[in-house]
Amino acid sequence: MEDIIKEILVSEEDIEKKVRELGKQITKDYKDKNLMLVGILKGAVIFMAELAKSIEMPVLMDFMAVSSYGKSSTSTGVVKIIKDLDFSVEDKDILIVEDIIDTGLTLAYLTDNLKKRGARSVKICTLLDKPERRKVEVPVDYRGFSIPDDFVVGYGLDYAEQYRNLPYVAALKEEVYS
Ligand SMILES: O=P(O)(O)OC[C@H]1O[C@H](OP(=O)(O)OP(=O)(O)O)[C@H](O)[C@@H]1O
Ligand code: HPA
Repeated sequence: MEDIIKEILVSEEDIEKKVRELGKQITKDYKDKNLMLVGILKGAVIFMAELAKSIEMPVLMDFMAVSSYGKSSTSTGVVKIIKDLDFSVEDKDILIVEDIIDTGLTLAYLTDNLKKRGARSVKICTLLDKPERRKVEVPVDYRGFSIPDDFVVGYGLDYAEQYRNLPYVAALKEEVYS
């Protein structure tokens, strides 16, 4: 595995600590609300599972899948729903859970889409943020870590569907994806 990794950007220990902090904050902020976590497949699965365990109140959990980057490491800007929610968002306080915000195109579309369907509120929680890559502004309500503009894998994030199961976040060597 080491042969493809340039550098570990966020250690397993730092992620675990941050996830617990985020869970505590979300528990406080959503005390009297009707919280529904919406995880964006597939990248958010590991973060969503760990985050949900740190939220000390009842939550609904649902998932969406949207069009992806495929094997390329750059965004096309096209967002299409491939798998929709099972639950209605009406009168729910939605917290979208993402592994990473890059251009912001996915979340700009999803936030707007869920608001139009009648969600009471829509907020965003992302493990990673790459602010240098932003094309559209999106309000990030809960952020784990800001990272530089490196292609990263691990903790849910893939390169060509591999490396999602690494317990840390690492930058890939450029020769792997260029
Ligand atoms: O801010 P953006 O530029 O829109 O990029 C962020 C999106 O890209 C990644 O998903 P990806 O399409 O790689 O799918 P995956 O989660 O199945 O790996 C990530 O999980 C976000 O959904
Ligand atoms: O750096 C990344 N790695 C994996 N998937 C991604 N989707 C957006 N940025 C990334």
